[in-house]
Amino acid sequence: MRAAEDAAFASGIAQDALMDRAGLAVAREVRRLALGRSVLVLAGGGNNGGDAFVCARYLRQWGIDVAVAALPGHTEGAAARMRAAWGDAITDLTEATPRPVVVDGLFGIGLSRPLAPDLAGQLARLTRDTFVIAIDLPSGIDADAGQSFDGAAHADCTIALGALKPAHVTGPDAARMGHVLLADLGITLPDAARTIARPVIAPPARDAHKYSRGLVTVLAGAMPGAARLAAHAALTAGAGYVILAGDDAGIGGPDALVRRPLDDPHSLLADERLAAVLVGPGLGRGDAAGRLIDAALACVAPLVIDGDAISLLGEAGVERIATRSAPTFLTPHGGEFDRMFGNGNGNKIDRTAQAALQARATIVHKGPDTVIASPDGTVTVSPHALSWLSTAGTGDVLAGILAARLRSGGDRAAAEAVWLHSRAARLAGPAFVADTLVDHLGQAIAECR
Ligand SMILES: NC(=O)C1=CN([C@@H]2O[C@H](COP(=O)(O)OP(=O)(O)OC[C@H]3O[C@@H](n4cnc5c(N)ncnc54)[C@H](OP(=O)(O)O)[C@@H]3O)[C@@H](O)[C@H]2O)[C@H](O)CC1
Ligand SMILES: [K+]
Repeated sequence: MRAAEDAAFASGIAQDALMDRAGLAVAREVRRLALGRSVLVLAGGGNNGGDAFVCARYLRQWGIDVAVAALPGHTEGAAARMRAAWGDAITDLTEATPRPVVVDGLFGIGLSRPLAPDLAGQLARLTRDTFVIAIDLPSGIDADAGQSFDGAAHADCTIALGALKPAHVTGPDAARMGHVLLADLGITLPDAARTIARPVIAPPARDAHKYSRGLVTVLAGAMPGAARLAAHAALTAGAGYVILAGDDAGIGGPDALVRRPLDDPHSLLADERLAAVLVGPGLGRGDAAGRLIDAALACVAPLVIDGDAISLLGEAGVERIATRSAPTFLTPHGGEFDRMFGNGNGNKIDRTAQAALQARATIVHKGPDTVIASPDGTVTVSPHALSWLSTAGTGDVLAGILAARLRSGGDRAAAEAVWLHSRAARLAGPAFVADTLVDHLGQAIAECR
């Protein structure tokens, strides 16, 4: 955002004009959401406060009952000019009284440390039992989602200015934003992470057959139910032919699943028609699991590695994955990700992007804020997974969908899979069994026209 702002200024956009756009965008939303109620605008000393003064000025101009409370201290530049243009009463924050609608313009992306306890207390006093609209971010949040500070504000609605920042979509503070609206400031943004959108999925070609649709082989292990679930999901998500390979995999599941023994995994995976191999769901962590992983890594088909396989491969697996010739996809949850890539610094977006480069693999880093990063540098965030998805088996379903989408989805397969999975959960929810997700995949795909 800083780079985009600098580029905008260099191209001739004046800082006051940009701040006017920001404050006006906020004021419009405040007018809409306030529904005639009186408004208290909180203004900090930086540019977030500058936006707040612009917002207050427009609200006054539109006849809305608005008061401003500011932090003591010196203000300069555009923010000082906006404060002067307000030209009306300004209460000290400590003396302000709450109003039904509070606009939080204390700090945005310039926050550099946690709020002092006194200030956090004042903010809590003024925002308790009121409708809070945050300018850019609720104050006290690290915009880069690198860390989470005590005493940060919350909002019912957050108006992100120019672009979503990492904290809007990832990390624990994403839950403090309320409803996030994005205000376009009309400035050019650099290539950056994107949020997920509904994919377009074409029906199979007229002359499609089971192999052109994609042959997927799922390797079963110690807990064959998980592999069966993944295989069922793969069948439902569009694969043409799904083989469930494993010694005791032959119980239950749809009849369309083809069962094969796993006595010779290398020759099973040598089939040139393979669109994808999936290893990991319910694999277990014994010697047999290690041998299956070896066979899977050695095969020349695109490979999805999930669950136990990620944990078993651990840190040493990164290099092994990076040297594969065919594309590899990893679907770790947070714990599995840390086991393979360590739990280093930085937000989930940066850590996942880094890991994708290291492993030369596409990584679907699961959670309430799933981050998909590809080795070509593309990053997509799926910010609002349904929390009902947090049950055993839902990850197996995702891995199966991904394996099925690889043939027709190509580079988009991971984003398609995450979207379909999340949509199926909404259609199934609340409180579903992972198996039920599979029943809603058809409807989710139908929406992808
Ligand atoms: N750049 C532009 O023209 C536009 C920016 N927009 C808006 O501006 C903010 C970012 O503004 P910025 O001035 O960079 O930062 P903030 O207003 O968020 O805060 C900076 C001031 O706050 C002080 N600070 C930081 N942390 C704390 C803290 N914990 N307690 C008290 N004070 C704090 C900081 O002082 P330092 O001591 O750290 O130097 C600054 O004084 C962005 O979010 C947008 O809202 C517009 O969108 C467009 C124009
Ligand atoms: K704010």
